[in-house]
Amino acid sequence: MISVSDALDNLFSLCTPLDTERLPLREVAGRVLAEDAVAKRDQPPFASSAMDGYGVRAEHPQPGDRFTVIGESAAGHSYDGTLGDGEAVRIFTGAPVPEGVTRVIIQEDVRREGDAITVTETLSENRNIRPLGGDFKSGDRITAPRRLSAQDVALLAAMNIPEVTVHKRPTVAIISTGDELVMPGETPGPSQIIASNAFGLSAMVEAAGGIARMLPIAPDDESLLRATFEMAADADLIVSIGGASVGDHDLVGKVVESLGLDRAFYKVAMRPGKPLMAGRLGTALMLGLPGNPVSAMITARLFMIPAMDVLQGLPPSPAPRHKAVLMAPVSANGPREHYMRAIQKSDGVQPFSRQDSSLLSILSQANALLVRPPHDPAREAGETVEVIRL
Ligand SMILES: Nc1nc2c(c(=O)[nH]1)N[C@H]1C(S)=C(S)[C@@H](COP(=O)(O)OP(=O)(O)OC[C@H]3O[C@@H](n4cnc5c(N)ncnc54)[C@H](O)[C@@H]3O)O[C@H]1N2
Ligand code: MOO
Repeated sequence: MISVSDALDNLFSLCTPLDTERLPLREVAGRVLAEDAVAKRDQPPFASSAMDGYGVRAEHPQPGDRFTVIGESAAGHSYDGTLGDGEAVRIFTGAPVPEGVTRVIIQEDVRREGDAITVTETLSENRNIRPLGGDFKSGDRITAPRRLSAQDVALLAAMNIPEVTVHKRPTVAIISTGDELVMPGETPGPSQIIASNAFGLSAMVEAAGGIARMLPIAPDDESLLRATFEMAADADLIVSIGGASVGDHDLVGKVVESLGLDRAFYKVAMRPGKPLMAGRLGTALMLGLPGNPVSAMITARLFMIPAMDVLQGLPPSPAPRHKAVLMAPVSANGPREHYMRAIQKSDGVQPFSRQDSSLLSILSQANALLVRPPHDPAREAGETVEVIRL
């Protein structure tokens, strides 16, 4: 059995970033930027007012000082003259600050009578002027690779960049295997259950920037399973569920081998998820996930998502871990790395008492995986442990 980190390294070595495409801004949220985006302008493009009030020419205006209002500068409409001593312009938030203005006094701090204003309050140190280029300057960069957030898209738009180069979305073919499976909404026979895993995995794939292609359920029949894998051949990543273990009806390994799988590993020292398999199948990457629902979801979180990130051009990186305080004692761990379903709150992390890998109801309540290294000794409440957020 291979360790989780060696298995991940093997998987990463099989992943090559997908091609790139240029897309308009409206379509790039969640995509991975493939080339640096370069600002085409300064922001703000002029010194601008941070408040509604009066722009004046005076270093330290005091209560009682008077100014004559000679014009107006509004957002989109600048005042083109230059201010002299004792003069003011009516100015609004975002408006260009005219030549000669040294500060903006907020309107709450003055009294206006006709064309005259009088300072009524002791003013703060703040000049209420945003400098030209104070947010970003022409030539500033958003560097690739980077998964673009909503905030990034707003910044790109402000930089006047209407389209960017991003990596293509990986197509992920998802194959459920097993005679016992029917689709949600169908009427299962007496020994049948619902094929839940493909739905959980599709949701994960879409959330991670991929395109999920759910294939028909493959029964426990070699030639039908082979035909299903052949249907998936043009995907970037083929993910099968179930049939990965040692039972008489566990046919995935045999079938992918007959199709020419270049196997990277089979069986990982982790719990759940031991019978995990990975390799190259033609032009596609292949991950054979175990069938137990929690095992499938956790191996997808730990292997499929990082692999999809690399396909999208991000650097190889395992699921991020964080420190947390253990809130209840846990017994010693065995030889496999254990990913315990847990709830993490502000004061610490608490694993569920039931950890069977068939329990989707527990996984659904969990918001974290408590990671127990192989042979980790028993731990007391109050000790520091590592968690992966779900
Ligand atoms: N003698 C041994 N038996 C088992 C071992 C072992 O080492 N020796 N490993 C166990 C572990 S660990 C796991 S995990 C399971 C994984 O087995 P498979 O990958 O072959 O999965 P299946 O047998 O096909 O299914 C297991 C379980 O999951 C249900 N299932 C399968 N697909 C789906 C789906 N798409 N949606 C919902 N549920 C699904 C299936 O009905 C079974 O109940 O093997 C252990 N056995
Ligand atoms: O490792 Mo299996 O994945 O425990 O249920």
